[in-house]
Amino acid sequence: MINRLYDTSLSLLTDLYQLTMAYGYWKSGKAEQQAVFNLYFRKHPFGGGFTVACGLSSAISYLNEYGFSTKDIKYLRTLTGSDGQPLFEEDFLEYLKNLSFQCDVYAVPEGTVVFPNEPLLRITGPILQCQLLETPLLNLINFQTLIATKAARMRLVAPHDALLEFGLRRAQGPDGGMTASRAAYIGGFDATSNVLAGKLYGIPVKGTHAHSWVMSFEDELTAFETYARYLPNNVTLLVDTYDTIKGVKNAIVVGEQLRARGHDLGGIRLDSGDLAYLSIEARKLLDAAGFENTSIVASNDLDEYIMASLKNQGAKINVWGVGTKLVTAYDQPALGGVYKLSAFKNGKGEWENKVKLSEQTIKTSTPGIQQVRRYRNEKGFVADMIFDVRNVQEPEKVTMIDPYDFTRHRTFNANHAYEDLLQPIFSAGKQTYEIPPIEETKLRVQQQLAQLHEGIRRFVNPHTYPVGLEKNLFDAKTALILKLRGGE
Ligand SMILES: Nc1ncnc2c1ncn2[C@@H]1O[C@H](COP(=O)(O)OP(=O)(O)OP(=O)(O)O)[C@@H](O)[C@H]1O
Ligand SMILES: O=P(O)(O)OC[C@H]1O[C@H](OP(=O)(O)OP(=O)(O)O)[C@H](O)[C@@H]1O
Ligand SMILES: O=C(O)c1cccnc1
Ligand SMILES: [Mg+2]
Repeated sequence: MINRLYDTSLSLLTDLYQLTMAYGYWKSGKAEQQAVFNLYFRKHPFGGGFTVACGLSSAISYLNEYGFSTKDIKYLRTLTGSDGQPLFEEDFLEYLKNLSFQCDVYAVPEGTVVFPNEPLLRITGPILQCQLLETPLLNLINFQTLIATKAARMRLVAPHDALLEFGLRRAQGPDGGMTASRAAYIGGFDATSNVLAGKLYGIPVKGTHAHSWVMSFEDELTAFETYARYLPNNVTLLVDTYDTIKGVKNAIVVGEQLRARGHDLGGIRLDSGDLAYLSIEARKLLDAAGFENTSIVASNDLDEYIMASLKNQGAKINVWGVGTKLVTAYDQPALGGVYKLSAFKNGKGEWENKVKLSEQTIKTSTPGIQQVRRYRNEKGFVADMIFDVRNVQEPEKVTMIDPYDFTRHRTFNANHAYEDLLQPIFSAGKQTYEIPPIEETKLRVQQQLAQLHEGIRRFVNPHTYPVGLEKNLFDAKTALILKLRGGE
């Protein structure tokens, strides 16, 4: 998408420090030493109990096009250090010019519910390549995951209603708008007002009309009649420009005219005032006039909390138009996803585990080549276990340790059903994964949410879904921390 907006390759869509480190790796002969990085987050957004993974399709497109163009190299040649001399040697620029993506990538499919500290994506390959990809992979996955999660929360509040995404005008620029429309659809919205998203992603497009339409006529009734005359099969009338109750009555007059001509009044839209009270009054008027099937659309700075409150108040809204607070993730505008080195092959060709220490033990990264095993029973998901693919206990008896409290264990045996979440996406730089159709991904979100205990889905103080470290991985991590702290 943004390729076309800026008419450039996107390999420079990274932080400068990735390139200076890449240069350093190359100079020190380490550029092609194999590394493993994991992309994960530490805390659910919005104080919630779950997160919906999204953005992998964009990451796949990005990686498929990875490579430095002649123009990219030309630009890099102009960068200088504090002495005014070029930052990068010509031979390095030549190396970049010839670079082709060679990594293995594993990732959790889009639409999967995920939890703190679990890798959403794991990349293995030459450290120089993995390093350069830190910034774009986080950029692509953090935002879409955030918006898909926000949308899923709104869907939970209104499981049987229509949800329309109206955010483009308030989105964080064109790409923010486009990716938010896609992620909102995956997260549970039914349609978008964003026509380009409709065209590019195959998302249904829907809409009503604005106040300006009404204001451009002498009176509201004429505005409604004119709209209904020209678009008789797309009539949702915005009734709050002057007086909402009078607006509903005018809409009913137009509804009757539409019926006389073999059409119907699709809906009315409320965009200000007390949406509970007004929707209840509008419903009464519409029903009394025989318009039981006419929808009541509400919009105006909605979010999942206002939607839940309106539901509690008995509001008669069956279509929700949500913009600003969805596409900007208003109450938490960023997901804090990170990308950390977890293993590095030494000169002898042996993997060495790596961790980043932290004052807070929970922030200390997890080493190894990680995979996530999700256990389930007939009621749904039970727990997730992060393990190292090279060293996992036999399924007959697997012990998982709570990283927040190592005295808490859980044991699984061969009777426990499970699936491993990280799927192969790229092998030696070649895509091996087929991106599912967007409808399948959207459905997956709802299927996944249905597997979560109700307490995990609630907004206020949700239950924490159990995520642990497999015992061998826990022991390896502990031993490495002790060694690095000099406690061995
Ligand atoms: N019954 C209700 N319960 C809780 N929140 C509501 C209810 N009705 C509307 N809201 C929300 O309250 C906020 C009202 O915003 P605001 O104070 O700007 O009023 P307004 O109706 O938009 O005013 P204006 O007529 O100036 O457009 C919106 O976020 C709206 O979604
Ligand atoms: O409120 P949001 O969730 O962002 O949904 C989109 C809003 O955009 C439109 O009006 P706009 O906000 O442009 O003008 P208005 O508030 O004056 O109606 C529309 O009428 C909605 O209110
Ligand atoms: O179609 C609508 O009603 C609409 C579209 C964008 C923003 N607000 C409303
Ligand atoms: Mg507004």
